[in-house]
Amino acid sequence: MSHLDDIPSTPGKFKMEKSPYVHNRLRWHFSLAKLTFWSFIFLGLIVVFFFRSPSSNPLLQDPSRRSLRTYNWGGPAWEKQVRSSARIRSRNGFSVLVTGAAGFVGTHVSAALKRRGDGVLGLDNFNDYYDPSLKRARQALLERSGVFIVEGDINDSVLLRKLFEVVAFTHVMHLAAQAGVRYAMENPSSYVHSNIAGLVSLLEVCKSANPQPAIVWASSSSVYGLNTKVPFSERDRTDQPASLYAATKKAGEEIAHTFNHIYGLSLTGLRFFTVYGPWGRPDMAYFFFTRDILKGKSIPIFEAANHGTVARDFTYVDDIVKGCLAALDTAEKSTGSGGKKKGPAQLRVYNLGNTSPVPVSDLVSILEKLLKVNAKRNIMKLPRNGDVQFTHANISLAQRELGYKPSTDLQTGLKKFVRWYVSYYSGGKKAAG
Ligand SMILES: O=C(O)[C@H]1O[C@H](OP(=O)(O)OP(=O)(O)OC[C@H]2O[C@@H](n3ccc(=O)[nH]c3=O)[C@H](O)[C@@H]2O)[C@H](O)[C@@H](O)[C@H]1O
Repeated sequence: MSHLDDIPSTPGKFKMEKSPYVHNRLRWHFSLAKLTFWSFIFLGLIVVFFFRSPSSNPLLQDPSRRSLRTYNWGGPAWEKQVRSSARIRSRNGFSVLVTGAAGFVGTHVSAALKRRGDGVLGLDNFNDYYDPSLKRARQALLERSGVFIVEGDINDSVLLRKLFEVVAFTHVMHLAAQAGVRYAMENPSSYVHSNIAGLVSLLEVCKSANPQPAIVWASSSSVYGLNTKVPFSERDRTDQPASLYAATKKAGEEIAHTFNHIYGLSLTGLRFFTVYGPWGRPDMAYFFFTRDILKGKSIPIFEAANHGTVARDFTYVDDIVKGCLAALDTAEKSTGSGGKKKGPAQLRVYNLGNTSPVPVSDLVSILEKLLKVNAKRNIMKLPRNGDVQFTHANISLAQRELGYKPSTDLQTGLKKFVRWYVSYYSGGKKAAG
């Protein structure tokens, strides 16, 4: 007989002694209440643990989703700051939204625009791809010159639409991106998130804005990939990317073409060649070589097969800034409005390099002299993780159309970088990890 058979279908039919029944029922109710109470406590603890624990919160677990965390923005005081930062203070000045403003190039470009009287509003998600305290220090620097950085992600279209509601930006300088060639193997989705989804989200908002802004954005020398014809010209093939980073930048160029074609957005892509300088990125070789040489740690120097030289067309950040400003100055207006194309619009791509590649081992020699410390060189085979052997820009197009003329050689530029590095990290800041 199953225990279910014990339960009366019509309870009244049973004649039971009163007191034990009442007593049992009370006890049963009391236990049920206790059980319910403790179940709630237990469930509550699970919920608290889930949201607090970094290892179980999917938002914190997946680094590509770090930037989806919520930010505080909005309100009259915030809007006032946005408006004031974007206010044009010179005749014929621009009102520019700079994405990635707390980044390396973003900080330099924002400061330069502000200096000449343009209105500048920054946007940055302050992710932790590298030491966020360096981004905060750059933010503090910009704040002192009147540039406000909104904290938020380019994938947040509600925020982007709000920014365009508050300010009629004439230009967007789009520098927010997931950078770094080798990190793409560690965290591929962060590249898709920022360099593809983020770009589309931004262009979607730009195309619907009225007036539509002109957009200048950072592509990369890495789009030349396995191309062996040097120097790299904008006419050369870019269909052999060697890293996912390069592939997402190349995809960006195609996406730019689409938005230009369908919506009449004015778009200029700038292929930066290994940009370096003060306030640089700690994930780049010149930066962490400096840190490790000073610490007495050995540095891995890549060489190609058969002791082949690995070289880069290192470009100083001030030269890049001049190229960015020239691209903004020569950008024609977008032709569409409210999501509708009215006529053909400008679509451009330029190399911004230095036109003089330097072997990585020479970069190390320059650093040794500047730091007055011998490096512990660890010569290694160029890993197959996205690095290419050689980059060299042909800049004649940028020279002709933007008046771009780089003027800083590696020796001079590194001297300025080292001076900044030593003063920044001796001012109580720990060397970037
Ligand atoms: O132009 C670009 O579009 C890209 O430039 C930059 O990439 P890269 O040119 O690869 O710079 P970076 O890592 O500083 O390596 C410099 C050199 O040191 C060599 N290198 C590197 C690491 C190492 O441990 N050892 C080494 O020899 C290495 O082989 C290379 O020859 C940006 O990071 C990237 O975001 C993108 O903007």
